Amino acid sequence: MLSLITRQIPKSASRGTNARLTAPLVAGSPLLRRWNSSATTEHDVVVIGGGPGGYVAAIKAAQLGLKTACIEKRGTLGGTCLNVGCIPSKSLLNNTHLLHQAQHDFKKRGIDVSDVKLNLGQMMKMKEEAVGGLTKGIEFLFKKNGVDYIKGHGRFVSANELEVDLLDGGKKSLKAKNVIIATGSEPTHLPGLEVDEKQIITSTGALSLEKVPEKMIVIGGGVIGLELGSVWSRMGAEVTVVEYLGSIGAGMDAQLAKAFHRTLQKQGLKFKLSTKVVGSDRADGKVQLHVEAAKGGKAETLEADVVLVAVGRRPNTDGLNAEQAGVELNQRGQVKIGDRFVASTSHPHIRCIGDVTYGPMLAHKAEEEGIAAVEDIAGGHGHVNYDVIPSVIYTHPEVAWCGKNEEQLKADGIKYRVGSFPFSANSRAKTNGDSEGLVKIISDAETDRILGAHIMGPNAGEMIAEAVLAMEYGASSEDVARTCHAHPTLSEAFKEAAMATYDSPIHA
Ligand SMILES: Cc1cc2nc3c(=O)[nH]c(=O)nc-3n(C[C@H](O)[C@H](O)[C@H](O)COP(=O)(O)OP(=O)(O)OC[C@H]3O[C@@H](n4cnc5c(N)ncnc54)[C@H](O)[C@@H]3O)c2cc1C
Ligand SMILES: NC(=O)c1ccc[n+]([C@@H]2O[C@H](COP(=O)([O-])OP(=O)(O)OC[C@H]3O[C@@H](n4cnc5c(N)ncnc54)[C@H](O)[C@@H]3O)[C@@H](O)[C@H]2O)c1
Repeated sequence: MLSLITRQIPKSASRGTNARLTAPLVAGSPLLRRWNSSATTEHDVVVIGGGPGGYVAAIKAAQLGLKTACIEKRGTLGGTCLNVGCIPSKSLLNNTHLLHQAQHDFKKRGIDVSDVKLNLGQMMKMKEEAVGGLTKGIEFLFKKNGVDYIKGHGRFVSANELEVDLLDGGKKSLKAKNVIIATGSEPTHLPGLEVDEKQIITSTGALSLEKVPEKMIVIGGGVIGLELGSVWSRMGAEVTVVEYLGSIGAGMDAQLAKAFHRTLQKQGLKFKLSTKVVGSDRADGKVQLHVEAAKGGKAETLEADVVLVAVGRRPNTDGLNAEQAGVELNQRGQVKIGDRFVASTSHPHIRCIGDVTYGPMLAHKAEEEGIAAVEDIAGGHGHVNYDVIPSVIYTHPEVAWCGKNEEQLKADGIKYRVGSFPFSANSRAKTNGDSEGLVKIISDAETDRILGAHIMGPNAGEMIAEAVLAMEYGASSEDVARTCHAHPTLSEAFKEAAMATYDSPIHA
C-alpha cells in the first residue's frame, strides 16, 4: 500500500512555502509594470559577483523584467565554478578516468591498445576549451536577457550606491534599488605553508600543473582533496592524503566513507588519517611537510614535489566595504543573513546568496538561492529546501548523498530503517564490469518517508537526482520501490535499496 502520509508537502521545507512563486509574474502584471515604468536610470537589481549564484540571479532578474546589472572582477563570468572549480575539475576527472581505463582496464574488455600515453598539454587544452566555451556562453545569455555586464571590482559607497574599479581602467558608479551580494569564496590557506601555486598549491594550481609530480601530498581528505588527488594519481603521481579527522569525505555517511576509503586505497591513493600538519620547509626543489598525530604524539616528515592545500574555503568579502551598508559578518567571515536572504537589518534591499553566506558551498545551492532571492525581490516567494541539497564527489566510483546519514539521525534521536543494495548484484553494473559500491536508503521507521540516500557507485551523481526528487515530494521508500525502473539500469539498484528498507530485495 502506498503510504498517503508521504504525499504531503515535506515538513522539512525550511524557508518559505514549497511553491516557488505563489504569485507568478507574467508580462503586464501590475508588479512588472511598477518596475518597468520607473523613470530613473538606476538599476532595479545590481548583483556583485558573476558566479553560479550571481549570474543565475542576474539572468532570472532580467527575465522577470527587472533592469539588472552584474559586476564581476575576474574578467570572465561563471565564478569559481566555471573558471577554477566544478567545470575544469570535471574535465580533468573525466579525461584521467578514460586514461586510467585505457591503461588498466581496456585489455580485460577485449580492447587491445598499445602505447597509451598521457598528453598533458592536450588534456589541459580540452579543459580550457570547456571553460572558455561555457564562460562565453554566460556572456551570451547576459546579452540575450539584457543584463548589463560590468567588468570590475565592486564595492559599496552607501546602501544604494556602488562603485566599480573597471578592469580596463577608470571607475563607474551605479545606483541600485536592490543589491545581491554573491561574492563567493576563496581557498583557505594554512599557516606555515606559503602558496605559490607551483609547489604549494590550492585547487586553482592543481587544475593547471605543467607536469605530473612524482610525489604529491594533499592536505585535506574532503571533496577537493579526493577529486584532485584522484586526478593526479591517475596521471601517475604517488598521492598521499593527510587528513586531520579519522575518516575521509567531509561528513559523508560513515559506512560509505569506510567503503570509499578502501576503494581509493585500492586505486593507489595513500592516507594518513588523524594527522595534522605542523609546518613545512623547502629544499632542493622538494617540500618537507612536518606532521604529527592529531591528538599529539608521533611526529614525522613527509616529502613531496607538490603539496595541495585543500582544507576548505573561506567566504570572500575582500574590498567590498560591506559594513558601509550595514552588512555584518559572523566569526567565520560569512555574511549574516536573515529571512529571505536579507543581509542588512537596516537596509532590507540588500541580500546575500551562495558561498559567501551560510550553507554548503555548492554551485547548485548558490543557483537555487539566486533564483529565490530574485523571486523575493520581485514580490513572489522564493524558496530553497535546504534539506534536499545533493552532494556529489566526482571520483570513480562517484559518491553522492542527500538528506540525513545514520550518524545524524542517531544524534537527533530519530528511529529509522536502512535498506542497502550492492552494485555487485545489479545486472547493468555487472555487465559493465563496474560494480563497486552500493545504494543505501534510510527511511523513517514509522512513516517510511525517505530521510536520506547515500550512493557510492558509477554515475551516483546522476542517480542521486531520483532521491532528491523523491524527498522533495516527501516520498516513502515503498513509493520508490513500487515505481517501475527500466531494465537493465543502475537505477534498479536504487529501487531495490528502497525495497530493502521494508522488505527483501529481489536480486540480493
Ligand atoms: C576545485 C573545485 C571544484 C568544485 N566542484 C564543484 C562541483 O562539482 N559541484 C558544485 O556544486 N560545486 C563545486 N565547487 C564549489 C563551487 O565552485 C562553489 O560552490 C560555487 O562556485 C559558489 O558560487 P558563488 O556564486 O556563490 O561564488 P563564486 O563562484 O565564488 O563566484 C563569486 C564571484 O564573485 C566575484 N567577486 C568577488 N568579489 C567581487 C567584487 N567585490 N566585485 C566584483 N566581483 C567580485 C569573484 O571574482 C567570483 O567570480 C567546486 C569548487 C572548487 C574550488
Ligand atoms: N564535487 C563537489 O561538489 C565539490 C568539489 C570541490 C569542492 N567543492 C566545495 O568546495 C568546498 C571546499 O572543498 P574542500 O575539499 O577544500 O573542503 P572540505 O570541507 O570538503 O574538506 C576539507 C577537509 O580538510 C580537513 N582539514 C581541515 N584542516 C586540516 C588540516 N589542518 N590538516 C589536515 N586536514 C584538514 C577537514 O577535516 C576536511 O576533511 C567544499 O565545501 C565543497 O562543497 C565541492
